[in-house]
Amino acid sequence: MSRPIPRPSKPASALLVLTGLADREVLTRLIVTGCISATANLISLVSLSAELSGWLRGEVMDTPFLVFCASLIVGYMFSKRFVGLLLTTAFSALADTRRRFLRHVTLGSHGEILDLEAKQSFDMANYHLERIAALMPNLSIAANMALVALVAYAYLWTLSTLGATLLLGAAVLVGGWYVREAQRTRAMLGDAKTSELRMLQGFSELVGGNAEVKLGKSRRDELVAAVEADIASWEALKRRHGRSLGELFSWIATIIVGFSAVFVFIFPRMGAMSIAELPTVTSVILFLARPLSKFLNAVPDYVAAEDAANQLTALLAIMPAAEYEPSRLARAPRHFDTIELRGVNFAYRAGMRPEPFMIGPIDLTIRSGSVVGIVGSNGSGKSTLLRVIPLLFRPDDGQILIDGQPVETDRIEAYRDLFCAVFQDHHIFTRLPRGNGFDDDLFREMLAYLKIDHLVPETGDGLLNRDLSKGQRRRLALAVAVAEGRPIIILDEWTSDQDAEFRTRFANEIIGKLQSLGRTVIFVSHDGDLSAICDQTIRMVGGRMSAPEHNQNRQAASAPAGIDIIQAGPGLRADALACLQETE
Ligand SMILES: Nc1ncnc2c1ncn2[C@@H]1O[C@H](COP(=O)(O)OP(=O)(O)OP(=O)(O)O)[C@@H](O)[C@H]1O
Repeated sequence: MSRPIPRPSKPASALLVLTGLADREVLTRLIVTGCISATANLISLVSLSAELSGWLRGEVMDTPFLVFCASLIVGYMFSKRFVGLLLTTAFSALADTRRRFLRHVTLGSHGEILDLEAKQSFDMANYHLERIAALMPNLSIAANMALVALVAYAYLWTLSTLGATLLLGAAVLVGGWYVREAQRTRAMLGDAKTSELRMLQGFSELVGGNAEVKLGKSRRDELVAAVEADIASWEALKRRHGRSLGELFSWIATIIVGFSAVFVFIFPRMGAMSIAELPTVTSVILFLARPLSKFLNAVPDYVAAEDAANQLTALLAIMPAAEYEPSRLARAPRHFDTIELRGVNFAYRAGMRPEPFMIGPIDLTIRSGSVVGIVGSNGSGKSTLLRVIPLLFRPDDGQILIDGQPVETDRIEAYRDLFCAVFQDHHIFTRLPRGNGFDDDLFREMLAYLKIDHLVPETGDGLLNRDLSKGQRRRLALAVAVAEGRPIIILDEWTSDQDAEFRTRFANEIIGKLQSLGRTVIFVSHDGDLSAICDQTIRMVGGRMSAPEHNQNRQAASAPAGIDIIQAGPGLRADALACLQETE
């Protein structure tokens, strides 16, 4: 008989889970530490109020001053430990979430990362995480205060059952009201956040498209009006939220003072409490006021943190799973003669377009040391193919083989390590990839060859995208790619931002230089006839490729097939080298 599958229970609080506080062991330690701190606080209160009532009765009590001092010190130490434990647990768990982002970004599928980037999901996730981190100190103090209030309340119960019952009634009343208000303000905060996000989006359009916005008044007016509307709605909601919170806190303060007055003025007259008991009970109530108000003040913060935790949990759920486990990677082959694409199809996932674009079937053989040119009109799928070849986009059908062996998931990282690329939207990193096998001499040589050596600091580090022109950026990216020493270089419309000199040099010299360094070159171009510089030319039309055009004459001039990668790339990364050598 099959047993029913237990349904996963939804955790009561996303915040507790995200901050690592749902862990039973941590919770137990927190409760024990908190209770010791609260009890020590209570002992100092009891000794203080006993001494006080003794003085009022004209008796000097024999309350040991040492007990008071010792409990005060113990209370201080355990409060500190409680808050410290809560914060260190929460911040470590939040840092682990950041490490999780890192893992998703590095090991998740490239396509999914691009989708998330387009939706700014990583920015949003970091934003929510930062909100939680900012609220944690207040919340941890409030949690400690809640325990102190709880123990003090238990003491009040022993002093005046009527008073404690009345206080409980008042707390339930205020608490209910508070929860209702918190729910209302939560909705308000949600609306304010939506306006805030729209406003941030508007700002980034105004900054990102600043040149266009400055030139076009009507577009600027439209964008500015939209941002202004969001600022106004954010302002109105925040003000309403602030006002209702202010009202609530004033009411709570009034209720606490009014409640103390009932004890002082009414109870002794009713005979519900003796004059002798009055100072003790009043001091407990006054003592309770501080932790209670601290606790209540933190409720909106808790609501905001819980909201951020829910949003962050939802974003974590859509983060891409790891494509492979790095520790289980098999080794790549030492040499490659050919890379083959057999019956490869790839389709983008459904997005805004009614029909997602697809390429394929692609059948293609790339020989080591050869030059492959890809041509075609805009939107024909050239750049998509350039990302499929190194398996950045993984085919839906078909296979990619290296020397006749399919590249399975466990070899994907080593396979990708054969490639470096200058894509159209390439990124200039602020640091050079100096880790393994980066050839500094070749880098400087390439910079001089590409006429940008005077623009790049000796260290090569610290450049940002804006420090160079578009064409110079592409030249720098090419110099870095060559110095990295990987055997295959992918170039996507490298000449599109180049001047006449470099357009000519690309065809006449640069491709030849890369080949003389033993590199296989795969490039996309819109420039006319590539037959003179390519061993094979592929034409893309609406995602399909025409039969490759081979240039036999050129083939004879190119580097021999089956070139040894280790000789081919002067600065081949040491880790790839190690992988490659091991499988020899
Ligand atoms: N991330 C994406 N999600 C969905 N569709 C995409 C994505 N990127 C590109 N496409 C679609 O794929 C098609 C091919 O794009 P691709 O960039 O490969 O064309 P291309 O031949 O390189 O064009 P161009 O010469 O303009 O650079 C386009 O119609 C585009 O809309």
